[in-house]
Amino acid sequence: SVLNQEKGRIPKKEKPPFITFVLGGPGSGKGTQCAKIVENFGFTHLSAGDLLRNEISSNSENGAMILDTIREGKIVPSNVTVKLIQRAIESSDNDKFLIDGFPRTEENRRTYERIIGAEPNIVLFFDCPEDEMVKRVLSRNQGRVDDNKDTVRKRLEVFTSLNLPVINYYSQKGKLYKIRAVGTEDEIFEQVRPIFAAVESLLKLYDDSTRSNKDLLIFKVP
Ligand SMILES: Nc1ncnc2c1ncn2[C@@H]1O[C@H](COP(=O)(O)OP(=O)(O)O)[C@@H](O)[C@H]1O
Ligand SMILES: O=c1ccn([C@@H]2O[C@H](COP(=O)(O)OP(=O)(O)O)[C@@H](O)[C@H]2O)c(=O)[nH]1
Ligand SMILES: [Mg+2]
Repeated sequence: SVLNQEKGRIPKKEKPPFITFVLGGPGSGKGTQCAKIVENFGFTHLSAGDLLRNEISSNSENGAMILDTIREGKIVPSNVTVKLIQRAIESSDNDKFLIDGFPRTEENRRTYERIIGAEPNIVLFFDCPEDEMVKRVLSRNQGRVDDNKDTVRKRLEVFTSLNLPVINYYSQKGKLYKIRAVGTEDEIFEQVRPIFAAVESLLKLYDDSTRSNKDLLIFKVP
C-alpha cells in the first residue's frame, strides 16, 4: 500500500536541500554557467541579484533602497537578501539549488547561517582576471544600472575587499571548487561538469534515505 511504501521514508520537503553557492567577480560568468548547470543537472538557479532586481521592479517597500545600493555597487543589508533567498527556496519543489552571487560578505555569510541554520554543501568560485571581467560587464547589454565603468570599478573593489574573505573561508573549510573562468563558455563548463556529475551520483546514493548535510559536506571529485 501507499502507507507501507512511505513507511520509514522521509518526505521530500523535510530533507535538507543541497545548496551550492556560486561566487566570482562581476562578469566572471556565474549566471552563464548556472544556466548550463540547470540544463544539465536539474538544479534551480537563484540569482541574488535577480531576486533583488525583482524587488525593485515590483515596487516593494525596499525597492528604492535596493536600487540606490545596486547603483552604488554596494551591498544590500543581509537580512533583506537572505529573506528573499529563504522564500525562494521554501516555495520551490526542487531540493537542489544554485545560489548565485551570494554571500557577498562575511556578514552576508553569517546572516545566512543564522537564519537558514545550515551551510552550503559546496562553493564554486569563478576565478577571472579583472580586465576580462570589465570587458564582459561593459558589453553585457542587459540595461543594468550598474554595468558602467564607474560602478564596475566600485564593484571590483567591493569584490576584492569583502567577497575574497568569504572565498578564503570556504577554501579553508575544504568546500571550495575553483574554476579558471577564461576561455569559451563550453570550455569553462567542462571544468564545472565533473563536479556536478560527482554531486549527482552522491545524491542518488542518498535519495532513499535521510539526507543530512553532514553526510554531503566533503566528497572528492574524480
Ligand atoms: N566564457 C565567456 N567568454 C566571453 N563572454 C562570456 C563568457 N561567459 C559569459 N560571458 C558573457 O559575459 C557577460 C557576463 O556574464 P554573466 O554570466 O552575466 O556573469 P556574472 O553573472 O558573473 O556577472 C555576459 O554578457 C555573458 O554573455
Ligand atoms: O547578495 C547580494 C547580491 C547582489 N547584490 C547587489 O546586486 C548587484 C548585482 O549583483 P549580481 O550578482 O546580479 O551581479 P553580477 O556579479 O552577476 O554582475 C551587486 O553589485 C550588489 O549591489 C547585493 O547587494 N547582495
Ligand atoms: Mg550574474
